[in-house]
Amino acid sequence: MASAPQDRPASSLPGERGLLIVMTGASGVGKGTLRERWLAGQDVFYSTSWTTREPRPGEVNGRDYVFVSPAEFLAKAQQGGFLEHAQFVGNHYGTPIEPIEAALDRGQDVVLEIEVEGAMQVKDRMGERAILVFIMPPSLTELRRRLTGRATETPERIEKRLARARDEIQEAHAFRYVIVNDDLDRAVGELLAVQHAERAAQRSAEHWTEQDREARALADTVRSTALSREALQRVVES
Ligand SMILES: Nc1ncnc2c1ncn2[C@@H]1O[C@H](COP(=O)(O)OP(=O)(O)OP(=O)(O)O)[C@@H](O)[C@H]1O
Ligand SMILES: Nc1nc2c(ncn2[C@@H]2O[C@H](COP(=O)(O)O)[C@@H](O)[C@H]2O)c(=O)[nH]1
Repeated sequence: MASAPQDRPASSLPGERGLLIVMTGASGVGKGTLRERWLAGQDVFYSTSWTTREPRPGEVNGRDYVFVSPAEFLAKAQQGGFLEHAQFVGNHYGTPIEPIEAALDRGQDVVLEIEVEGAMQVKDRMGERAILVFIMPPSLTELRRRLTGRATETPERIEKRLARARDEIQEAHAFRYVIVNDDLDRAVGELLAVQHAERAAQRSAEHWTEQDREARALADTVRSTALSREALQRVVES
């Protein structure tokens, strides 16, 4: 019996390069929450970013971020040490390039979780090699509720993040896939399908299994081309 596309994708075959999957979207939309569930049990390289922001209570240097001074960050940027980097509400964030190239070379899938400006830089730099997934909130009201509920930012910073979110959401069509994070389980299933379908796309379709075809069909439902301008506008105005 064919298994569901939500099954964990098989890892790459010998000689294959890993997939570079970039998850982007507004702060507070649930990228981190989705990523933990999506990647649980998978041998995937999650890129730990550098940032100049202060650690939050409970965050661990080297696990959640590499926390650095502005001078350290800018020095690495000048040396070309980032795949991408951007400023976000007063702080710098960047993706170190070396560990990513190494992981892709050994055939491991790589996942980045970054804001939209940085994701655009990855798209420009890596072209079709980068699989870009935009995570959409069900509404701005719900995004505000999530940011407030997380209680990691001051009210002033929440407003700044929401203002940025309005602009970021307008860019959704620039990315290959758009997944709405209303129901967590469904959204995780769609992420798994995208990963599975993109891996299958490295092989000729004549070698696809039933499971590959099911994953492709589900991934096609979340192509950004399937998102209407009206639906996107409804989110921005809600
Ligand atoms: N589908 C969902 N339904 C309800 N709440 C959710 C959902 N997904 C995430 N959340 C909640 O929203 C809040 C923000 O989620 P999370 O920290 O994962 O967002 P993020 O996009 O990673 O944020 P940032 O970009 O700032 O790191 C958390 O409190 C999380 O529990
Ligand atoms: N362009 C990049 N954006 C990044 C990176 N690492 C995280 N982020 C994004 O920044 C905002 C704010 O993060 P927070 O931890 O302060 O809430 C959020 O959208 C992150 O996804 C990165 O390396 N580059």
